Amino acid sequence: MPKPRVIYWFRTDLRLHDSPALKAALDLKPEFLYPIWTWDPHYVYRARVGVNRWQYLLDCQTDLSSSLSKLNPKSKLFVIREAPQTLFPKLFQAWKITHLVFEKDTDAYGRERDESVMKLAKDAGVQVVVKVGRTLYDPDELVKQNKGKPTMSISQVQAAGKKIGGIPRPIAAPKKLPDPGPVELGFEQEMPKKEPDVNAVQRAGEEGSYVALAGPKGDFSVPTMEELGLKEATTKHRGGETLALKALGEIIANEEYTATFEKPKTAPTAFEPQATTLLSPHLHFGSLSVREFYWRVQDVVDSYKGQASQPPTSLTGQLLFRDMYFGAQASLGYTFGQTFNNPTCRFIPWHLPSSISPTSGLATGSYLIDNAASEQHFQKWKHGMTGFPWIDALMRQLASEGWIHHLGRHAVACFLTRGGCYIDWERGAQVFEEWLLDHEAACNIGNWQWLSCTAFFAQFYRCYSPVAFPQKWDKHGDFVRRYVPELRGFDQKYIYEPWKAPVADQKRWGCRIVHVDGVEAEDGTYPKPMLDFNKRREVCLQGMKNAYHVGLYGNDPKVLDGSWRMLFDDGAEGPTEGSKGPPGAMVEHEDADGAEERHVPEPLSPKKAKKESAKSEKKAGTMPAAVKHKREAGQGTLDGLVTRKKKAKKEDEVAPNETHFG
Ligand SMILES: Cc1cc2nc3c(=O)[nH]c(=O)nc-3n(C[C@H](O)[C@H](O)[C@H](O)COP(=O)(O)OP(=O)(O)OC[C@H]3O[C@@H](n4cnc5c(N)ncnc54)[C@H](O)[C@@H]3O)c2cc1C
Repeated sequence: MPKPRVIYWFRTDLRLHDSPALKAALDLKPEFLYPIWTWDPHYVYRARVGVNRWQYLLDCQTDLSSSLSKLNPKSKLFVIREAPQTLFPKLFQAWKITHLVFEKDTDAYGRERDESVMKLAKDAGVQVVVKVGRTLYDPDELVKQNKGKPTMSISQVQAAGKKIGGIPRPIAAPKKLPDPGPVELGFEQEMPKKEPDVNAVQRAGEEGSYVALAGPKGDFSVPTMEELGLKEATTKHRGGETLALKALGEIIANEEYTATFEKPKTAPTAFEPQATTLLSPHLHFGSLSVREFYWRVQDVVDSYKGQASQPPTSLTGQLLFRDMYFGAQASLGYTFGQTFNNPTCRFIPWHLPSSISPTSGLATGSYLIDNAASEQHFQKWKHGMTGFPWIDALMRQLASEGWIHHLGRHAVACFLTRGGCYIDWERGAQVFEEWLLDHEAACNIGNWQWLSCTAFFAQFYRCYSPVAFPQKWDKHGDFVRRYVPELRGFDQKYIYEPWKAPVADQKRWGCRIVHVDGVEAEDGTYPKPMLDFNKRREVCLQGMKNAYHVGLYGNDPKVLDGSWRMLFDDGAEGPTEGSKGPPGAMVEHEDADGAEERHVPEPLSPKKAKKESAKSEKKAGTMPAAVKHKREAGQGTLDGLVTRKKKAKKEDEVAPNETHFG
């Protein structure tokens, strides 16, 4: 019997340690082992990837390639520049492949891609081996053990996990590697479709991903940023398995920190060093195994003499949150990433709603500008020019470094959605998708739903103040001074509210607080706040109460056919927040034929939706829905809402451990 010729396809697992899939490939005792990476146009043109994440990916690939070569000087990471869906049939033939091995990917696109590659392999008589290694539990197994439902809470993950069994211990990295076989390709490269290209903004030069199958030098090497035409990265955070294991080692060496870690007690304002592990980008690229992380921490906890922290606030608890979002995504696929047709996501008539394709029923990536002021708010939020130093510092940290602390993410996400701008969470998730180093579709989408109180979390009356919240952690405002250097000279009394500083002091401290129209301010100035936060908080709160009362979920027929609008606008007093302006994108979707083509999951019955809404309102301590919904004069209009005297509960009253560990 000829020995197997194996392709090991690296994707979400840029490491050698604890890789069940790599072990499975080596267990085949191959004659040849080809470690490859396919340069997939989906990520080059269709998924939003900022320069910092590109750099991080190249770091991981370079480090991995050098580790492979250390085990076998003839081996390395062979980067092949073509879409996997067109490349594999040719590659199977050219290299006489018998087996294809890879780590399981449950992301919506990853699943679709792998299904087509597995079919191509079957047609070519190539055996496929797939192993779980990206999460603590197989997300599909989690769903299965959660009665076939998405995992929406940590306790569901824990219960389903118990049924699955223990989390396996990590596997050691291999000590040697088989040779790769001959690497002649001898076939034509199929060029990908470049349009639409959402990443054009990331490039300064000519995009050179597909100059040749084996790269410009024909040696399958990892591309450089210049070769890809990308602008220079700005982050100080660098990727690769070597750095990941070093960082984990340093964390584990600090026994007290590891064993007593409590997420709500970590400061979002800490930088250099940050207060949490910053291992998320390593987990995203698989340069760190999540089981390695879990067990190294658990071993410290088990041997710790003092009082160790417990999930959900402990370090292992954080990893369970990660699995929870993977379980939610695995069950819903693409629909998880949007409100439209999503049975677990509450429908809120946000501003700037996503456009939906009438044929696929999926968000197109563009959105409807239903309100010019909201678009202005969104741009100012994105570019760190809101006039609220705490929000701006965080958004600038995100843009330049690609990482912000979890509670910082809470603050900016709450501000954009239910606690300030009333803008669709999908807009914020897109910005995070572009800029985060650790962008993980499941975690990003899930956390945005959590923060916007559309799924996972419902206490919408708890809202973050951009002034009081950071003050608790950083009175002097060092974090703001670092990321909003215009305000460096301000007295700490005004650091979170610079517009309140006397003009003479502003001049003395070298920065005037002025009205700024766009997203750029003149030197020596910083914007006035773009909105009255206290008023907007009240507007948002009323909008949320109303939406919760109406109680629609994304898959409600009224959301699908656009008639939701009737429920948010009673005609007599005018529309409520979020339902003004021209018909939203979701209304444009209304199309009977398209609806028939789509698979529409069972919507919640009106009775169940009402019960759910009443339950969350009871929890939230709001008025009974029937009373609340009765419109008092002017209550339905924006102005009416603003002038109502009822005071919103202030965010700074939130006990951190009640809400922040998510
Ligand atoms: C709006 C929003 C968007 C987010 N987007 C992402 C994302 O795209 N990718 C991502 O990995 N995390 C995301 N998170 C979750 C969380 O903020 C980051 O995982 C965390 O801040 C990463 O820093 P760390 O590695 O220091 O975390 P630590 O506190 O040290 O936690 C250890 C690990 O646990 C996991 N983890 C911790 N908190 C969460 C959480 N709430 N959800 C899921 N996993 C968690 C991460 O893998 C993290 O590396 C998001 C949170 C919010 C509020």
